[in-house]
Amino acid sequence: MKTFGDKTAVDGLDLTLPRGEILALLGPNGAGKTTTVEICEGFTRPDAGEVRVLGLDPVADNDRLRTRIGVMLQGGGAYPGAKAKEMLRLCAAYSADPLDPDWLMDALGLTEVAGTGFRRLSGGQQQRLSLACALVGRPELVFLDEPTAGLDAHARIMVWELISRLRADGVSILLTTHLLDEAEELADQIVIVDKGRAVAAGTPADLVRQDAEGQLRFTAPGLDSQALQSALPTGYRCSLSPTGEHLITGGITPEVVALITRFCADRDVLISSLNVASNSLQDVFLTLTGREVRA
Ligand SMILES: Nc1ncnc2c1ncn2[C@@H]1O[C@H](COP(=O)(O)OP(=O)(O)OP(=O)(O)O)[C@@H](O)[C@H]1O
Repeated sequence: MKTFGDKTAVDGLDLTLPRGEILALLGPNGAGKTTTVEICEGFTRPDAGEVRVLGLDPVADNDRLRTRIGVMLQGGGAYPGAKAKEMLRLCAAYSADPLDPDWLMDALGLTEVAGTGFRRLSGGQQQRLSLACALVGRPELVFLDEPTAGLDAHARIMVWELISRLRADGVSILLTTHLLDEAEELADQIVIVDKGRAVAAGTPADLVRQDAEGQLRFTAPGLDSQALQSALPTGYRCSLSPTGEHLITGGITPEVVALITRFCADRDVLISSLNVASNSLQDVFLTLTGREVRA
């Protein structure tokens, strides 16, 4: 738990990150994600509760922890005046077995700006260099607070590939993001946080299934929508869109799909298109955290 004045930023959040996995914290602005990450990094002291990171207390054992974790620092960290590659080499010098800085610069598309000073890099380049610095020491656990915020699509894919590769190498990663596709693409486990609490947790597939009221859309010219509604089991709704598409909502099972195609076949109506869509992670997220924009 962590409060700032009368504001409770983190309120009884229980997180477990198994070794070698990626845990993504998703949540609206002000949900408490950064505060949580800073508590795990040892930058912020919790008011109550117990935190163990790699078996260590992030505050009391900070010196021991620091050599084993990777943290993305803002503003160039300790070397804001250094050139890009020099800065990465300085960070690598802290590790007994660092990654090859040239390889890392290349993997993050930074080779061309190797000789440019940190302050002269673009925002996206600075962001990628901070990521490189967090990773170069081959940490066991990496904290990435919105690692792709502000990056263009190409750079984002590079970062995703690098994160996937780290995971394959056994690195554990705690990630915060606002990008639902990023969480869906990368995370083994997602925790949706709102007002400092976990409101849902699970694999991306679990979260989408938890709220699994599916939809089936199909086009069948001439079909009587009301007659179909009466043929469907209770709990299903059938409606006809202005474009002539039939929309069925409810738990879309293979039996329901078969019932609908049978219903059409019995009336000699040919279905010209049929599509089953499950809820997206975005639907689940917005349902759980509300649709209004937070301050
Ligand atoms: N140092 C601080 N002093 C006062 N209030 C703070 C401080 N740090 C965070 N807060 C408050 O705690 C709450 C949680 O903030 P936090 O930065 O952890 O949210 P977040 O989920 O990371 O948000 P965002 O997605 O906008 O980055 C917010 O209401 C914020 O205003």
